[in-house]
Amino acid sequence: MITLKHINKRYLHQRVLIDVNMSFPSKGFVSIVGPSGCGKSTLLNVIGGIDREYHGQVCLHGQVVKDLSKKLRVTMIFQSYHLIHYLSNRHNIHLYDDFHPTRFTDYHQNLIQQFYKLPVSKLSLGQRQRVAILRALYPEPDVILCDEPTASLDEANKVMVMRFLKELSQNALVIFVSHDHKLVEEYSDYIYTMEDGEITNTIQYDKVDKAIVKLDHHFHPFAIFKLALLGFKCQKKRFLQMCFYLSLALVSIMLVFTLSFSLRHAIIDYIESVLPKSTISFQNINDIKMTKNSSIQHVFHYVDGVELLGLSENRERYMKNEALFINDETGYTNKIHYGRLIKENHEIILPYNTARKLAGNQHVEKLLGKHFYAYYKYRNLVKGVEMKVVGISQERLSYDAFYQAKDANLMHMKALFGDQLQTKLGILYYKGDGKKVLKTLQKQNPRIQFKLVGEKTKQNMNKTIDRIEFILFLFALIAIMSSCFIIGEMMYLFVESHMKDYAIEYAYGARRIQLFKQLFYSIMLVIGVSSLLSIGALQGLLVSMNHIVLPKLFESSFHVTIPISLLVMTLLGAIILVLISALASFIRMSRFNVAEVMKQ
Ligand SMILES: Nc1ncnc2c1ncn2[C@@H]1O[C@H](COP(=O)(O)OP(=O)(O)OP(=O)(O)O)[C@@H](O)[C@H]1O
Repeated sequence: MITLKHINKRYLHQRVLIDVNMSFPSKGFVSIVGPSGCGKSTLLNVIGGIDREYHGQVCLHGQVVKDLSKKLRVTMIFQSYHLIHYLSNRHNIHLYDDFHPTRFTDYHQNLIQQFYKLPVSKLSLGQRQRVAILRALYPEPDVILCDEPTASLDEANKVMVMRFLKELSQNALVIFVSHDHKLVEEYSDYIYTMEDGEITNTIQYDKVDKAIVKLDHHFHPFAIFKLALLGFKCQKKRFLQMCFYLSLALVSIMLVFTLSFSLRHAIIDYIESVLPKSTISFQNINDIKMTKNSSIQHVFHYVDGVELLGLSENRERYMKNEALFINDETGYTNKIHYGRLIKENHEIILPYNTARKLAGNQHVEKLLGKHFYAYYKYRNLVKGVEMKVVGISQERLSYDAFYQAKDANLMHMKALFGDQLQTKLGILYYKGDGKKVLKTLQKQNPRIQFKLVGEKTKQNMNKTIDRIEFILFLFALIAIMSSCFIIGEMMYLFVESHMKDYAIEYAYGARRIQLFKQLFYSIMLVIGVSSLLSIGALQGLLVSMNHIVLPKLFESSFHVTIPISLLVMTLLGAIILVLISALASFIRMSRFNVAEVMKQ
């Protein structure tokens, strides 16, 4: 038994329901009849739980319930059908399924057999009302609330609907609202009359009621996702516009990051190619013996006052134009491409780029076994020492060099200019983490000064790029913020245009949280499609940049790549920003008045 106790409702100064007291049995055909504007629809909305802004109590078997549809299966049939036009007829009928776990059998499908496949917009008024009635019947409801469902139907359809409802009232409670006294008297078991917001009669029932059935509310994530997807079906243009704006913003921000990331790497690679890799310089003024350390691969000593002038084939004398200038910071290599590793002090290995220059038109391999002269200058003396090329290594340095055996340069210089030569400065090649090796060396040799080569330059470079990146990021942020603003605005309009559909879903058991989920999925759909579009566009842009633009602008092999971590961070950032920009839509959804929206 459903009872209404002292129900009052007002719209501003107008009292629409005035101390309404009434009761309904568990089954049967109960009508509420009264003139237009007396408050019948408002009362039905209060019973159905889609209008909760009232004073008084709705009770079920004596217990106060705020929303009857949480305790019983309640469905509604409206005067203006309220079908969701982008859903198929079948989906409209089965709408209840999207928000509840129980599935029902479609007993009355034959009623819409002829127009089952037609879209809602192509149906006649009578056909629409038939679909709306089937939607209300499908979940085998306990209560069917009918708000003048026959008002816009012709006589034949009217009779068909009324007979149908009458048949249903054998097993369920049909509350039928109308201003048509004749129609109501023909079909109703009980009739309430209403005038200016007041019920003017009382009814006594003597039948036993059935017990409360506990209803199960449940999430169907995929069903709700499908609704979100279908919601865009009728708003393709708006959906594509939103995706386009967001993709544009994403591409611009990712492009900024990708370019600065690639530039940073190109610059650091260049610095590393100019400076010997993994090297620590040291100054050993007091000629102290350095403690042995397994991380040190090779030590190179500079000799005070001695300068390496170059490498020449001329054994007689040094001719500047015949000699290839060689960098003195000779390291060591074991990446042999041709030939073998060094065994003797007078043997050398040439890095590939230096070998290329010395070989001229010949193949670099032809240099193996060839003799060159390394010319050194000390004060005014220039002397050469004979070297034999035994290997060509893989290194492609941006300077010319040769690799010698450990301390071989010192031996050669002392042999050329005498033992009085002193070595204070040098560099050592290490393996492993530079900072750790530096710390250990400083600990082991406190009287020798050590410094990581190129570290300061790299740090300064990183700082400068960080600043440039920050400025670029600010510009890109403006792009993404303005896109988010547009998307927020469009999303709001999208929600606004779907308000009625959300209200219908609510009337068919969707809870607000499920509607929020639906909105969230709609936003995620926009983000998902935009992300795919932007990644595709960015990939295309980068491919054309790497293959067409950059080779023309730069001689070196500078090319841009998308770092995955950056991609993930940008997309996460976009999700957060878009969700923030859609906040207004969520607020709109949290505040919408279902009953009012249904009236529009
Ligand atoms: N959202 C609203 N804001 C202000 N007044 C409203 C609102 N909704 C309804 N009303 C007023 O409340 C009164 C009752 O409206 P209601 O729709 O319940 O009447 P009704 O009996 O169902 O009428 P009808 O048979 O024509 O549908 C009317 O005077 C109407 O103008």
